[in-house]
Amino acid sequence: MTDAVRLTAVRKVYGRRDNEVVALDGVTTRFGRGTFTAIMGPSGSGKSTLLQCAAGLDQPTSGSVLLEDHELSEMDETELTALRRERIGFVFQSFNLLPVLTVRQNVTLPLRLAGRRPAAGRVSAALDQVGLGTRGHHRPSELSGGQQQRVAIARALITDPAVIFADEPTGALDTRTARDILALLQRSAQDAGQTIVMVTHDPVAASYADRVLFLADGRLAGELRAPTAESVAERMTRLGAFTDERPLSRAGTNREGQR
Ligand SMILES: Nc1ncnc2c1ncn2[C@@H]1O[C@H](COP(=O)(O)OP(=O)(O)OP(=O)(O)O)[C@@H](O)[C@H]1O
Repeated sequence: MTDAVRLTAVRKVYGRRDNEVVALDGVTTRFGRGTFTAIMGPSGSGKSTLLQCAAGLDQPTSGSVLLEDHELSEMDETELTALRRERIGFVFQSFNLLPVLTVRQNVTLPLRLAGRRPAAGRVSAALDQVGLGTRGHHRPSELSGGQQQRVAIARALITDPAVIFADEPTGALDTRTARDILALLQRSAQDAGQTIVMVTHDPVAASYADRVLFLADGRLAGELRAPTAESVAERMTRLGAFTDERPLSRAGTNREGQR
């Protein structure tokens, strides 16, 4: 299997001397094309930093990030901006849609920013793919949270990116809507061959992925293939992640929601 993204010995140190924080401490991993990976770990374990470095939003202190055949450390900011626009899709917890634009305009924005015109039918196909074929002329404020996240996913898919990075994509959604969004991401990987990397705190969300990578103190702390919510929650408990009440209660209330 070819890789969409490959990280080799990625190290990220924030701050200097006395207040150095080692956020990533030599992470080596790969994300194969068409795979759906969840990244989990206790708070502060380096999940966001890993996502930022893999997406070219932050520079590792050392190590290599290869996105398709682009070595990110060798690219300048202009090249990185173009690469992010063309080859990477982003989905955030807070949707990040532009309120003054219609659904269709939001979805085509990455192409327009890249100076490309959407091919005929491409936008409608992307909206159909996320189940919003009839809502193209609405504004985001006229849609539910789950529908807004579907627009964000259509926007991420529109450039046919090498990889979609999703940061807590279901964090602002109720359990049922969250499941629909996760199933949509899962189908995008399984049926359409889209590569997806998702940071989450939620074992149920992680159970939709093909593989879960665990981080602890900036290092890989194992992985699970064909995860279930129970196996993920058990691994997270062993990593000492569920010592504050929020993830524990979410894992507990969602437990019946696993596949
Ligand atoms: N800009 C920064 N400056 C200094 N330290 C930082 C910065 N960003 C992150 N860190 C530190 O790096 C470590 C890893 O942070 P990161 O946000 O990647 O963790 P995380 O696993 O995503 O956490 P959470 O689950 O709480 O969002 C933490 O100790 C954090 O305080």
